[in-house]
Amino acid sequence: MPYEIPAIVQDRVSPRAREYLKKIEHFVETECIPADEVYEAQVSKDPSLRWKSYPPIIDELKKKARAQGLWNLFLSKTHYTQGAGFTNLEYGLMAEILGRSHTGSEAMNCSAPDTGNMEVLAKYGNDAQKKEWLEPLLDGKIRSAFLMTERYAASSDAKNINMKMRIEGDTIVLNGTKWWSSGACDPRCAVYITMTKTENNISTDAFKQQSVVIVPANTPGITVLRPLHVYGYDDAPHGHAEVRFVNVRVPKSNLVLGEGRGFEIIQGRLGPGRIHHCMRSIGAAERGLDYMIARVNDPNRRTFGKLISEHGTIRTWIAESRIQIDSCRLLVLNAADKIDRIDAKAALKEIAMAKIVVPRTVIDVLDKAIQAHGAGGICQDFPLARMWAGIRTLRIADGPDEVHLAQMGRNENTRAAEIVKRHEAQEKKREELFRLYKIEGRSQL
Ligand SMILES: Cc1cc2nc3c(=O)[nH]c(=O)nc-3n(C[C@H](O)[C@H](O)[C@H](O)COP(=O)(O)OP(=O)(O)OC[C@H]3O[C@@H](n4cnc5c(N)ncnc54)[C@H](O)[C@@H]3O)c2cc1C
Repeated sequence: MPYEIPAIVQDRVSPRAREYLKKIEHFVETECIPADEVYEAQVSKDPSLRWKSYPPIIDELKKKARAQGLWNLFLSKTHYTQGAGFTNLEYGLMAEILGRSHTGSEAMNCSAPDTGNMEVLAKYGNDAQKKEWLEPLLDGKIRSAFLMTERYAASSDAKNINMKMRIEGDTIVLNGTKWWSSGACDPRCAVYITMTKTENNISTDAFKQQSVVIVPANTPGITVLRPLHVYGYDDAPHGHAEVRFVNVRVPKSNLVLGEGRGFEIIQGRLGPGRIHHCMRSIGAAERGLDYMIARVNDPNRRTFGKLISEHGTIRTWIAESRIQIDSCRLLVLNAADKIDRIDAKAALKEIAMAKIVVPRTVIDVLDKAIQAHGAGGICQDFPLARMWAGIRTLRIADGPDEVHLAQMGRNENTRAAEIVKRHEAQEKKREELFRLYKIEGRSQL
């Protein structure tokens, strides 16, 4: 069934984006999904090569995708000039289709963390930084990592980030340990966008003590200590690295935007990226639902005299999954639309809602799909367990749910004074109406 654009955003999707959606869907369904298992099989099993090579099929996919113009679709035309010319909303629809496949995003140079890093460089980098790092990233020649989280700091509060940055003349010296640096194990990863804490000129403003520095991955003093596992998956060749910096020296010109501007940059970085994660997750949920429907209708797997799909509980799971997926999609597209119409800062609430609701909901859809497969759903014969593991991490990655909920709760709570005032005015009016119509007694609001 071809991808159906939700009715409420029909008039916000250009004819060109519609054309691309068709092309992307065709490419993902006919090239990427069949290549997913080949990719897995081509990841080297030899421990000495596992992090030194990458599956050759990805280069073939990239070549084919690029030849069809399916490249750098993510940089929205509302805020950038370097992308393929789509809005965040249009790319959101595309990201959903990419999310059906493990290789889809990378094939079209749209995978995290490169997308967020390219946004940082495009938005905040100077001309020299763009030339040196943005151009090869846009070209898909190198990959990158984003190094913020630290092993020894509770990093959901970014004020705790503690990698020491000392400026000595024209040089920046960095010391500290990062972890969960996604992509830093990949042999193609050439650059780290690194969040640091300044040692000179410390501002009294806690939000002006951090800086973002561009660090070439091959700088002396850097050691990739180990890949971390996600529920047992090492996600090779991409990986999530623990990285140690000992007296790492880079030119001062590698500072992005300026000393103490780190918060500004990371806040600008995370908005659209969260939308991309959400939409890819929805694509994974759709794939999970497809798997569930196919499995429960398998005529060879009847139980108690019926197809599994003929049991009422299973029909309910299918219906619930459809409702969950479709409602999540609307939430994310609403956030994407607000980013397009204003910017990511204005859409903070909508982005946070999507970031909280979508992974939880998609986990639930995938869990039902796994359950409907019986023991098969848990094992490597289906992509469901792996998808579940990946999406479960989104409740922590880019900031845990609790932090977003705390912020949303705090903002929502600021409405208290206005609500009380409005209620008092309504009560006053109600009392007047009671007197006018001579109604006895009064009900409490
Ligand atoms: C698969 C994966 C990929 C990742 N990729 C990257 C990457 O590429 N680059 C990078 O820099 N980081 C990355 N991360 C790290 C991620 O961003 C951090 O793990 C996250 O920000 C939380 O930081 P922390 O682990 O230090 O948790 P902590 O800060 O120690 O928090 C622990 C827990 O405390 C609770 N908590 C915290 N604050 C509050 C609050 N206000 N109210 C209630 N409870 C609270 C939450 O339950 C939270 O999970 C990745 C993580 C995963 C799992």
